[in-house]
Amino acid sequence: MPILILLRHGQSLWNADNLFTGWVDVPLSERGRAEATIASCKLRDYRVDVCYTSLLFRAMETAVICLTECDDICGGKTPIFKHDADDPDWHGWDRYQVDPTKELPIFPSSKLDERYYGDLQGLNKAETAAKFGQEQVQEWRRSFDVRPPGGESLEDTMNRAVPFFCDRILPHLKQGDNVLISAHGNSLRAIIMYLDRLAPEEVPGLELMTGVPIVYDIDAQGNVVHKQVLDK
Ligand SMILES: O=C(O)[C@@H](CO)OP(=O)(O)O
Repeated sequence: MPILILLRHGQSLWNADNLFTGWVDVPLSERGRAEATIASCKLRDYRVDVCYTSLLFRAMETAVICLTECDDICGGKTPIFKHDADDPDWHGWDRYQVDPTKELPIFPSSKLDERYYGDLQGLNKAETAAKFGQEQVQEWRRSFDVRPPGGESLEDTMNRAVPFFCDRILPHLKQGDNVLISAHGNSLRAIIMYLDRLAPEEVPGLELMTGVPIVYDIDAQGNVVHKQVLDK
């Protein structure tokens, strides 16, 4: 049965500084790279056939570390970025003679980017809570349909991430391929809402740790059969 691995990127430099990040393209911290390496070790008994990432570097960096630190995950294939996941008829500059048995495609897409945090990007989360109140900031961060000032709600994020998941990623699983998605707290939260059939009121309690893989078994109809969080 095919598996789907969801991996929130490792700690970024702005996670470490407790800053709202959103679409700001901040790289991993040293700890974040270590978390991605640990994720790679935890996944050594799995095989990945295709990988999707957001367009943000912290997710791509996490994917590369995860796929290359423990070579077994790729089953001897070379991970290669395919730079236009949104265009199914990609005829780009990186065309070459493809032997599909030798390569593991990585498709980056902005549809998997973190939620856009608008005016909050770059602000310290604790200072913002002190200024606007803990409750208001928690509502901006964890409610389903409330937008932070100038930014996206989780619902907005879901409206781009879940159709992409259904149109582009689910077909791989239905044809038996194992898939890794390296993305973000909120884009993955949206996909988990869809997979776990969570109601909006169940979402505030859903927290994803950086660098911790979540492994789903998916049946031929695309339904979840089993879910395991590799947090040990
Ligand atoms: O700052 C962000 O982009 C996200 C993830 O780090 O924060 P939050 O946990 O508030 O969704």
